[in-house]
Amino acid sequence: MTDIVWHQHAIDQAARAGQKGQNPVLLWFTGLSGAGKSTLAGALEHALFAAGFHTYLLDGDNVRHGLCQDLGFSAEDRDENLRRVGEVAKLMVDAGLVVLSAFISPTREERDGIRAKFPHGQFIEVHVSTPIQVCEARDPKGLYLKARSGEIKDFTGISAPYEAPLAAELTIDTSKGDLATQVQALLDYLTAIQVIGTKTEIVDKLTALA
Ligand SMILES: Nc1ncnc2c1ncn2[C@@H]1O[C@H](COP(=O)(O)OS(=O)(=O)O)[C@@H](OP(=O)(O)O)[C@H]1O
Ligand SMILES: Nc1ncnc2c1ncn2[C@@H]1O[C@H](COP(=O)(O)OP(=O)(O)O)[C@@H](O)[C@H]1O
Repeated sequence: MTDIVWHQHAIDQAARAGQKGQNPVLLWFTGLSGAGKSTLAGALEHALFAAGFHTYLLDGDNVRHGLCQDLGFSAEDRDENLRRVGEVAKLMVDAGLVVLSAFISPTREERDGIRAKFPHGQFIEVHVSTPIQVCEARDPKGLYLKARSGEIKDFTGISAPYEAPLAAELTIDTSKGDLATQVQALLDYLTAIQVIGTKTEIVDKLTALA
């Protein structure tokens, strides 16, 4: 029979991250509906996952149908939506994961509140700064049309505010350049801050994928 050794101390973030061979971070994508948050965060997650990173992407699809299904789009409900997402992301980072999130997150106060939960350097704000005219022209779900007609109330950028970040770590306008170049800019940033780069084989794989 295997001896079970009982340790009094909790397993900490460094131990969990070390077991996975990575530095955990939260990449927080913010921007208007249709700006390209989900597309960019999804493409980056695929690149990281394929290279062997342990990742998780939080977005409206997996959060607003479960954890936050009781919430709508009033300012109070968005605050609560993002507070819960921030707490979940904190637990996931604590578990040693590279976490990505894609929410409009319209106010600086909400985003800065989440940033404050993390040590310096572990919260990376990515402003997806695609102009509203481009987002409205894309209108993939027809929501801007409904917002303009008044069918949807409190729509970000039309009838509810969006406060652009003042000092995001990265700013990407998806109306310029292509997706591969934008993902490469994110990978370059992660390399520069040493989230990527502890294992040369991972760097080689990412270079091959780019
Ligand atoms: N009133 C209103 N305003 C803005 N967006 C609305 C609204 N109603 C529904 N939707 C759809 O919900 C998505 C935004 O949800 P989020 O959880 O990202 O928003 S928030 O951070 O809590 O503001 C957003 O998804 P994305 O288009 O992917 O950003 C919309 O499709
Ligand atoms: N990097 C990109 N380059 C060009 N078009 C993009 C890019 N990302 C997204 N799009 C277009 O914008 C639309 C909205 O993208 P999406 O990722 O769903 O935005 P968000 O999650 O911010 O609402 C997509 O359907 C696609 O047509």
